[in-house]
Amino acid sequence: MASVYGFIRRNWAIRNPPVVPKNENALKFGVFGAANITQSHPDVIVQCVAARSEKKAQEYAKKHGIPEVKKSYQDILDDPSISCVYIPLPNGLHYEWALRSLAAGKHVLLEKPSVSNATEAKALFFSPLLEETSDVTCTKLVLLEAFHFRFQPPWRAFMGHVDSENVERARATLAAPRVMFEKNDIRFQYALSGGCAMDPGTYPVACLRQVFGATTDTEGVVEDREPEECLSADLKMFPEPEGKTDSAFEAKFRFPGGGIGEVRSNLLTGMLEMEIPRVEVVHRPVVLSAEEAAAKVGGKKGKGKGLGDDEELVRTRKVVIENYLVGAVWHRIIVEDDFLLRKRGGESKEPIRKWTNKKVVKAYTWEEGKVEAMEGQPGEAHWLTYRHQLEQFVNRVRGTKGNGLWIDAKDSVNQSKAIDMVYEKAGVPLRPTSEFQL
Ligand SMILES: NC(=O)C1=CN([C@@H]2O[C@H](COP(=O)(O)OP(=O)(O)OC[C@H]3O[C@@H](n4cnc5c(N)ncnc54)[C@H](OP(=O)(O)O)[C@@H]3O)[C@@H](O)[C@H]2O)C=CC1
Ligand SMILES: O=C1OC[C@@H](O)[C@H](O)[C@H]1O
Repeated sequence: MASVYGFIRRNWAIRNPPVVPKNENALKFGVFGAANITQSHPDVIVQCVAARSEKKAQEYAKKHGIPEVKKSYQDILDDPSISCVYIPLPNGLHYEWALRSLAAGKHVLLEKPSVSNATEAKALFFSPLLEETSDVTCTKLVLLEAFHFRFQPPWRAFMGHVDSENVERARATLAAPRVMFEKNDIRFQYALSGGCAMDPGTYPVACLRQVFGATTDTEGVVEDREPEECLSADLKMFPEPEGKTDSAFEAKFRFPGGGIGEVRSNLLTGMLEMEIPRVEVVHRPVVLSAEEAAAKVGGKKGKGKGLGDDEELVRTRKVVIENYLVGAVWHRIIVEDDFLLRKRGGESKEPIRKWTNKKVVKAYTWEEGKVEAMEGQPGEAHWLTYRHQLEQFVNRVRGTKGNGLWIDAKDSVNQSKAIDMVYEKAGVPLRPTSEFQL
């Protein structure tokens, strides 16, 4: 019952977020196009918007309480009081407008996927413009690919149960409902860098990269376990004239150490076929250390008989997260450990005892999810992924420490490379590279 009450209370607050008083000198954001952005950060004011149609921009500004309407995207960039821009344009325009924005000295929150392909990603994320400083905030320019789901407690709690080095196989999915899109949606257009692998499909690919230990989120990157090869890519294509655009796909990657990751995504899912965004991770059997084993079977310090000198405890873990995309609405993390107590000496030895422990974890807040090193970090149960992401974006822009979660240049370039691998394997052209030059 308590969880039903929690669900209602949280979702009510998500739909009716508290109005937060703004800080003096809050960062002023400009938005390109009539898109949604959360206004719930005390240090963020959405100051202006521009759309191709001024009328549309006026209506949008009125609806969202945005004080100014600019005549064009460029007018936003020409306003020296604007320090940050949010770019939710079609994918094919991200490269140009992100570069223009950085050149105008703005910090950039850039919608996913960052750009059309890895060539653009390298040029953008390693642009010398990122060495420049904002005149308003006096901090180095910030560019973030808006993979919002990675900033929320449920994702981090899930990752806390994943042992990247020992992942044997993983499967990630995201289905987008067909009813969400108009007939000529930007996602269906090759010229705008549309496609399933460029839209909902970017998420499960990003999930797999995280699970297998690709570029880490936290400061002090440890190791990059990026996909080595795309083993298979089955794409379903739109009919002509959009025959180069995928409407659904399934792909399989091999990661360092031989782990296999599979993704499945569909842009045109019927309502009856809809499924919850999900990641499932199966680990290799791992022999636990003496301390870890003692925590399970007792021993000198714990209850129970303990581990004999000639025994070892093997754990095979499966972890699942359901609704990794917007966990604040609802999510579930299932951790299932199969234990095998056996004589030392490996698989050939007879099992002494076998059992399974299963638990369901919730992480609406850092504390509830017991997310390591995050206790006391800002966050409310009703904060959407976007709000968590904005928190860290603002920290970077302000030059304040934050909780360490981030998506850096190398990470975004590698994400683009992984998407390119899918198209290359399928024998489909990569999304077109922009001809824009500053
Ligand atoms: N983080 C998230 O949860 C989500 C992220 N996205 C990402 O945001 C981006 C935009 O997606 P979405 O908001 O659904 O797209 P929409 O088609 O709803 O919006 C695209 C925006 O770009 C402007 N635009 C500028 N040039 C063009 C053009 N040539 N054709 C079409 N539109 C143009 C539009 O017009 P105007 O200037 O007239 O306003 C509009 O505001 C994508 O990169 C997508 O992947 C999308 C949905 C959710
Ligand atoms: O970012 C997104 O999130 C959800 C998807 O269904 C959508 O197509 C995409 O743009």
